[in-house]
Amino acid sequence: MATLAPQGPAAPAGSTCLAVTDVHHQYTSEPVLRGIDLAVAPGERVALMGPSGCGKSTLLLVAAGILVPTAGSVSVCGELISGLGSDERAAVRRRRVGFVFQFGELVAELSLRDNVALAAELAGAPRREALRDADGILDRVGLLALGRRKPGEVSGGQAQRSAVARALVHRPSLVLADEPTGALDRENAAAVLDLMVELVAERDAALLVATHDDATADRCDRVVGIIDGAVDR
Ligand SMILES: Nc1ncnc2c1ncn2[C@@H]1O[C@H](COP(=O)(O)OP(=O)(O)OP(=O)(O)O)[C@@H](O)[C@H]1O
Repeated sequence: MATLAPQGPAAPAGSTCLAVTDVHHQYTSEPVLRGIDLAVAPGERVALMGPSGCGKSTLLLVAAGILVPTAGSVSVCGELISGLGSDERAAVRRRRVGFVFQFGELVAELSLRDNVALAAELAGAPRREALRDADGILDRVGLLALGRRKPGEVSGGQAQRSAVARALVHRPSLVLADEPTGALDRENAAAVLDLMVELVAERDAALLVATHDDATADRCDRVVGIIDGAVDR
């Protein structure tokens, strides 16, 4: 467990950027999430930690509206997404949420620039503005010169920096990250973590990050432990 970030599942006072209330989920007959309550305040950084298979990725997918929980509710920026259909959930997600996956999950056929611009366009920016914003954030993560390359033509660290740029380009209120440095060596992991935390702070986003890495948890305001699909109290 991290040493610097305080522990605790308690919901912070004030408005919430993400509110997960009594969420249950199961893919099969086996319960995976068992009554999760979690609130993340605007601008707050929260680390989700717990053993492999405890449900961290599932909780992030539920928070993003990619999965609909079997029971319970999820609100993002005050919008109750768990009650919406898939198109409406996608619309909220594209506007409000950025997602960093462990293995980047960039679109292989598109250049880094187009990957990043696509996220801005899906959030509503016209093409010209999306490209301008993509160039701006690629410059910020040190990749402007490589913008025309495809994900398969750059290093793992560069691809993950692009994935961070893609998650932040549209200035989301909430960034969800699933072991964003888990596939990188120590040096690249530190660089990606620094960029992600800096960009999240610069853009006043909240961050919910699933991690096994103490260095990541130490950059958060609070750690929420998950054990066997429930918050560790
Ligand atoms: N699509 C799926 N279908 C069936 N079971 C699944 C599916 N996805 C995940 N699970 C199961 O749900 C449980 C929780 O998985 P999840 O990926 O959320 O855990 P995790 O805490 O993120 O693990 P890790 O730290 O290893 O990434 C596991 O038992 C897993 O096998």
